[in-house]
Amino acid sequence: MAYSGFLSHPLSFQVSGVLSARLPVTISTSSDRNPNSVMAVLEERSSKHKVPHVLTVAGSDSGAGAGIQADLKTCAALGVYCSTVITAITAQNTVGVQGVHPVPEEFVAEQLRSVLTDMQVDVVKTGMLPSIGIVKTLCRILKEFRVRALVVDPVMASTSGDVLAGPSILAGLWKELLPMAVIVTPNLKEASALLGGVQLATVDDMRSAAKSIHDFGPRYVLVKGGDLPAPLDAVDVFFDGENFHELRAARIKTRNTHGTGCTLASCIAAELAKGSSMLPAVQVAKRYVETALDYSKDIVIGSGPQGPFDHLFKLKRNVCSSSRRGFNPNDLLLYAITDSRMNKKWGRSITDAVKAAIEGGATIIQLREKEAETREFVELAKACLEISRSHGVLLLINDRVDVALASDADGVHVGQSDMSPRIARALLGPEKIIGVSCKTPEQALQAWADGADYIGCGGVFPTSTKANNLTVGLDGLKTVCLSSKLPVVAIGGIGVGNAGSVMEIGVPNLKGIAVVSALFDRECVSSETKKLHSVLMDVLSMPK
Ligand SMILES: Nc1ncnc2c1ncn2[C@@H]1O[C@H](COP(=O)(O)OP(=O)(O)O)[C@@H](O)[C@H]1O
Ligand SMILES: Cc1ncc(COP(=O)(O)O)c(N)n1
Ligand SMILES: [Mg+2]
Repeated sequence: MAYSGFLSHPLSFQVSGVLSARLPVTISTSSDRNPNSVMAVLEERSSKHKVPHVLTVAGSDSGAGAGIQADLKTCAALGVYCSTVITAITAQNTVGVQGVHPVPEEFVAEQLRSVLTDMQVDVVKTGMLPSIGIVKTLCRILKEFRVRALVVDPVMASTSGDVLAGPSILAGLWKELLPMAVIVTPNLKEASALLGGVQLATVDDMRSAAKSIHDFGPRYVLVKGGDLPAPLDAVDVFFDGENFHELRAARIKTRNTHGTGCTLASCIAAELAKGSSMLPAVQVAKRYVETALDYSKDIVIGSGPQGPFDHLFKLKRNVCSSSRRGFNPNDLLLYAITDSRMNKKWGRSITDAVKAAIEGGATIIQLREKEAETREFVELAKACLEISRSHGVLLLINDRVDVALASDADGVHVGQSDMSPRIARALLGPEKIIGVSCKTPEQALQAWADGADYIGCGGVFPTSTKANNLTVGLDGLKTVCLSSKLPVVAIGGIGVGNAGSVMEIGVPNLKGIAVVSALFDRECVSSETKKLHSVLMDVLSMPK
């Protein structure tokens, strides 16, 4: 029977038909309550703002590659809330498992009740269950609560071969847990253990194993082939009771595979919690593991044979990050904005232009490339970042949040009709710099409320770079500065001749000037930058 769409009618599902293929489960419905009661109001409110929620019942891995820690990272990466019931604490690293300390059954029960009586859990995912007592406790309590699905990863041993749960739990899996599961995800060794020790070495063996394990009662079975001998593809066999699907991925050559099984199962749980049906959930999970392994194949954490991988695709950014630093408002002093037309006219590449500006004293760079195709823009940004970072200068991207993300630039500068700074902040994260162009005090306040780091104010004077641009003049600049809670850089028609008059308006949060033509529509970028730099230095050294 096809099981797809079991989550597509979240309010009409039969718990006994979802959580358990075979066993009845206690149901507490809200429909038998008074619709005006506090509970009913709270339930209605929470259903409107319901966040998909996975509860993982698993062991802690001190090395944080597998277990509870992998589950938390996976759910976070997939936008699903994850609560945690810890069944055992393990002392574990990239070498192996040095110790296992099971949590007493009663305390596993207490954790389960704490979460399940308070929070609306959609999917329960199980990992390491170190004793038969814990398996039985879990099954007993699960039957008392309403959850949509149970994903069972029948963890028995770590990849290093250390025992995490002995054969004594098998009876509990066979008789109680598997019949309640919507899916069970054994690796080759676990599938073999579940079937009393049969040898599994080929994809055909995995198919027969999936069929036999299905007889224990789970709605679906996924036999994982991560341990098939290299160089075979990483093939997993999915069985829905009638049909088989082979999920095939290229085998990534890496030592960083610790936690793949936990990650795959919690990703399936997360996708189910979001409302996916089963096969698409498994496909997303498979792709997630493959992509994360590929991204993390070269990272080095620990000295043993089994490294963790990066669930959040962020760790590599900070490898060798010695040249990175945070934003300081004084960085705005001499703000150079590139212009491909001008640089082309003078026969130089953007990278040469950026290098010359930095050597002349530019304190921050913004790449403003209106004509570049996206791929070219990303490559250009990466090349310029190499130069700017080696000089300790920050580099921002004009308008294009996607290019900033792809190149890992230091931030973006957006205009009033570009992406809202609030959305840009959500995409870029807290450490990236966001600047916003503002002409009025209202816009300046809004930029601050939206989480920007600085504002650009102008055009102060008329300029050829932006046709028909409304100018604010020195008075307008002063008004905006006085009302801005953020540091300000002045822009528009500024050069060696008038930079002094701009900086002398006497407002402390005016931190610098931004220039395009005054640097790049000139024959020698570095000497123009030097001239401008010395004008600014003269102003800064004047008594206030
Ligand atoms: N080197 C690899 N390259 C690509 N996928 C892999 C690799 N190793 C494991 N996988 C995948 O990771 C998932 C977890 O499988 P596996 O490692 O067999 O489980 P476990 O961690 O429980 O032993 C499966 O989808 C498997 O195909
Ligand atoms: C606490 C704990 N749980 C599970 C695993 C399995 O790890 P893998 O996902 O690599 O099979 C582990 N090593 N430790
Ligand atoms: Mg493994």
